[in-house]
Amino acid sequence: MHDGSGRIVVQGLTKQFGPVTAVQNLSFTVEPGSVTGFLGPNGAGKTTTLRMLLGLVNPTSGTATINGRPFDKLGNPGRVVGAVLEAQGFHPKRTALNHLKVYAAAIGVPDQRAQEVLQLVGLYEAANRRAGGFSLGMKQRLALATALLGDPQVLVLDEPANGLDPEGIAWLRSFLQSFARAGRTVLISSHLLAEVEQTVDQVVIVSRGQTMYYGPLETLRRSQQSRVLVQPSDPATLVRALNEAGVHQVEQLPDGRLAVAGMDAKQVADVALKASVSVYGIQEEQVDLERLFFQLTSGQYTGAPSPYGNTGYQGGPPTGGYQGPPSGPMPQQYQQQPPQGYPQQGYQQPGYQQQPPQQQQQYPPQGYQQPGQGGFGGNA
Ligand SMILES: Nc1ncnc2c1ncn2[C@@H]1O[C@H](COP(=O)(O)OP(=O)(O)OP(=O)(O)O)[C@@H](O)[C@H]1O
Repeated sequence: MHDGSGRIVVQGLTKQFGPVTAVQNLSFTVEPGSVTGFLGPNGAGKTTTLRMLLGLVNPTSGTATINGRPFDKLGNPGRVVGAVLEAQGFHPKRTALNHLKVYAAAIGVPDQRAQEVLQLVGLYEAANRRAGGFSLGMKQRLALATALLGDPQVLVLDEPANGLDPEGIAWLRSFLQSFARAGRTVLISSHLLAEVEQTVDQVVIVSRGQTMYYGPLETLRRSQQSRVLVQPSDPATLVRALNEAGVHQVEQLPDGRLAVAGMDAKQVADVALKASVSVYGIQEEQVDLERLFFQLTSGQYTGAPSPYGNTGYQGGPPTGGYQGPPSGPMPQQYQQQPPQGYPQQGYQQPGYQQQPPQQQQQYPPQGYQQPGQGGFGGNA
């Protein structure tokens, strides 16, 4: 079942629902051994793309393949790709274990595998509880367990962090990264970059069905020109002095600071000193990915006006296909807080126990059978 590469290739994918273009000429590749985040705001076309990848919706044009084949040509697809599109649809009166046994039978794996996957997702203690009483986070874990039944090479998860508390998100991150490190492929969608930033190696950012950026997160981060944020006693005089020194990319921020591109902090301080302007604070700007994500996907968010004021970002959305990240300075006003550490007792559902840390860090865990080790039989 793992004879394929595990690579996901989306090429020129388009889906038209009547007048609505849900996905427009989307192309990207997800390599095995990595976690790829598929990011975009609500309505950007993520779910439609995943549904096309999983053979649930026919593309208007273009192709989506796994192991070089469309989903419906995978033979026993449940053994190649595990997918979660929504963590619902469990029979409320069926226990977690029984639910998994039903699905195990459907794809031809032994009952014993149901217990293994419950262990894998940290739901073992809840095996005999009815799914109807599960929290959203527990349902997410049960859905993931279902996806893992066939010991798949590829995992495709739509908004898997939805409903998970910070501890659950940390657990999911650890799990997916170890899954990928075992040479498997992970594609996860989210409408929140912050939710997956610590998890993913590369991102595909979509807006209105089009690719806005596709590549490593680190490249996106590095693409941003760094700026110096300075708090001067006399901004107008400092702006003039900077202009005279040949620096014209200076932006006045709403908080009174100046954001200066093209000089380092020491050079800006020297110019201020020569112009007899006092400096009350000076620092290099940190690149704020979340802010960049909002800008890349702007136009789809229709909520309240931005509290961040004018950002100075001038790179409009690229048109069609991969255009690389936009250039342009970013302000430092929005500080994203990544989840702090890995609290081990955070999840307090009755009868529900977190796996011990060492099990969270390894995929597969001890006793877990690799394909070809007498597991569940072969697959085309
Ligand atoms: N079956 C359908 N019929 C008509 N329009 C649809 C259908 N499915 C999706 N759409 C439209 O296609 C666009 C993309 O929707 P999609 O659900 O793929 O976005 P998404 O990025 O997954 O959003 P969300 O994060 O809210 O789930 C939306 O405008 C949506 O209304």
